[in-house]
Amino acid sequence: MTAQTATPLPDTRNRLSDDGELVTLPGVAAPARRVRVPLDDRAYDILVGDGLLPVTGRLIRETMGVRRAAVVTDETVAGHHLAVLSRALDDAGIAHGTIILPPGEGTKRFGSLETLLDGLLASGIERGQPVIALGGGVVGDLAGFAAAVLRRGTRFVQVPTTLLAQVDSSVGGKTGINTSHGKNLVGAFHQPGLVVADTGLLSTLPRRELLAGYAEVVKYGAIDDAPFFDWLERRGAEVIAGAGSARDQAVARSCAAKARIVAADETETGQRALLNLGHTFGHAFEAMAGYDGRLLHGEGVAIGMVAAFRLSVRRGLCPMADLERLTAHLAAVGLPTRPQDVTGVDWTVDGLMAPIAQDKKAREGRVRYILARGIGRSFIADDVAPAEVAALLDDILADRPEGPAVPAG
Ligand SMILES: NC(=O)c1ccc[n+]([C@@H]2O[C@H](COP(=O)([O-])OP(=O)(O)OC[C@H]3O[C@@H](n4cnc5c(N)ncnc54)[C@H](O)[C@@H]3O)[C@@H](O)[C@H]2O)c1
Ligand SMILES: O=C(O)C(=O)C[C@@H](O)[C@H](O)[C@H](O)COP(=O)(O)O
Ligand SMILES: [Zn+2]
Repeated sequence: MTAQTATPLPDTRNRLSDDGELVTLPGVAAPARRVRVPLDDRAYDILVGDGLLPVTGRLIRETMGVRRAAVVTDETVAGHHLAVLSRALDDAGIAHGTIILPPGEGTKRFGSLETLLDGLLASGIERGQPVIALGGGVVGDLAGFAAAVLRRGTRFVQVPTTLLAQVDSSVGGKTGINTSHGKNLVGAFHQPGLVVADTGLLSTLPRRELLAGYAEVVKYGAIDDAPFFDWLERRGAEVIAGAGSARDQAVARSCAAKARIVAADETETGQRALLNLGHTFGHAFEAMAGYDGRLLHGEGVAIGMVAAFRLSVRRGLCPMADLERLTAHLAAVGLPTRPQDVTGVDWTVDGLMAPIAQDKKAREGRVRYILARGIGRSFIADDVAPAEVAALLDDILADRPEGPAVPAG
């Protein structure tokens, strides 16, 4: 890997500045972007660019010095991209077996974990030989958790194949599975040793999945990066279409944002909770919808961010204009913004309050929420009462528009 010597492009209105260091990789036509996650002895690189999969074996070999690995993927991804990864590993002299799981959120459960761990143990993979997760967030979260507990901790590599996984789930080391009590309630922090995000792989991703990933991109703007949100309002259509360099820039910018927050608070004792904007509500919507494809994670996050901003507005914290701007942008690209946009689920306030009560951010029985003083001005609130949330959800489910704000206190 060598640093590119070409003069960097000047910063313009349409170019993001914090979008990774440009690097030239042998065998890859266009320069890639490199984002470092600085975590002491667990530090690693995220490589973002078109055409990285064919050289992923060499990247793993150079970074980790291994000759053996186990690939975990799902049936859909295997059909599109496994052969290229397999050849890349062969070319790099990395012997490997492959475990292929069914696709979809339903796979992130205890039964699949057991099957996967059995398969990995049967393969004889050692602690120092990486589990390679080739897929979206489901494969990444499940394989990462399996690696975390296999032989009390086995190395692992993320090769994310969805927009969501490239901008979010492959970075930061949150791994885990869902249970009947809610999302990601069993898991571990376990950092990958390398993330290789080949943005060319997104050409086979269905549009609905792309949009779901885009919701997490918007999240970074809404948390603490108003200029990025502005840029997405102008260039979001290009990010989704994969036109020009906008998508690679958005992926690298998102990874840089996440890397910065994770480096400051790896295990979510404080500020990392900001990455949960929209998730306390979103996870509840997902749990109630039943993880069966009616509501994708990113769609739940889009609806959840609107709910969090709406709660902020009614507390007198956030201008109505910012709620409207967030809602308008999500809707403009085709994301749902209300639970009613999801068909076939009988939403109830009680049905949503139960998974909310299980939220991992709770302290001393009180659930914490990520609220906002505006776009790019999110913060952690400890003083939200369950009755306030239930009233909000009641209004949302009844489609009652937001009225004048009542300041909290
Ligand atoms: N660990 C984290 O920090 C983190 C962050 C965000 C989300 N998540 C988790 O990620 C999961 C959602 O991930 P996701 O949205 O990637 O869903 P996913 O993994 O289910 O992938 C979406 C679908 O797209 C298919 N697919 C994947 N790549 C493809 C490609 N290149 N071409 C064609 N089809 C492809 C998959 O087979 C699947 O059917 C949720 O469980 C969520 O909780 C975790
Ligand atoms: O990495 C984080 O931290 C996040 O919160 C990122 C989220 O997008 C992601 O969905 C994560 O899995 C949610 O974490 P959880 O702790 O609420 O389960
Ligand atoms: Zn998420």
